[in-house]
Amino acid sequence: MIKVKICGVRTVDDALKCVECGADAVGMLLAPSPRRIPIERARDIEKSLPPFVTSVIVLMPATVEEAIEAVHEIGPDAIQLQGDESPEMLEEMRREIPGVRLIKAVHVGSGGEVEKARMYEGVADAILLDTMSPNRGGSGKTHDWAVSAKVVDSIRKPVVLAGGLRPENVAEAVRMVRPYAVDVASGVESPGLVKDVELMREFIRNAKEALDGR
Ligand SMILES: O=C(O)c1ccccc1NCC(=O)[C@H](O)[C@H](O)COP(=O)(O)O
Repeated sequence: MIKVKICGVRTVDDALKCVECGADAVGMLLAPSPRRIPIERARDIEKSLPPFVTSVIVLMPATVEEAIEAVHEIGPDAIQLQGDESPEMLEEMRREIPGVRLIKAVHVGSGGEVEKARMYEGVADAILLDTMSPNRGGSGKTHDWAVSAKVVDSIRKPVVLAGGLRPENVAEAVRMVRPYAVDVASGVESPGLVKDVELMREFIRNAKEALDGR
């Protein structure tokens, strides 16, 4: 069954709401974003999660050391790399922080997405396809899902679909792209960047039931 990651979680309270609604993974922003939180808060959120819910920190590290430090301070299950990290940086992270899963974001909208995803196929545990935007994420905008579907068909790693997903469009996106997982930030928030229980329940239900009977 498709997995759901809720990203941009800013408080322990919101993290527990995600768990209650059935999220498989919770993402915390340490990269520049209105959803960015301090390291200490990310550690508290990580510690609040029960077994079998994956903690993910989202980074755009300038150096491998920056990523290693964040991992040592927070203890996440996975790192999502949302910037211009090279395959060599990911290789070094694999050596230095073994056991921490690496999710590499590839932005859709600038061309060459299949080639970019292939570049990271050997060093990332999953590829996340997000919409190209000035902030590199959290845009609330969808992209051309035909491109994402092509990436899914072209690589042998799990693909996470992100970018502008909402309760109303997630089922269609899943049916068209057939990703391993979907990821959402703004589409399940009420004003103030607070995660909304009703929107999360609807989003998770629609994502997980999208392929029923197909
Ligand atoms: O969410 C952000 O504010 C953000 C900013 C900069 C880099 C990454 C960011 N989010 C990472 C995610 O995994 C989001 O869920 C993804 O970008 C989709 O966001 P949205 O379009 O709002 O659902």
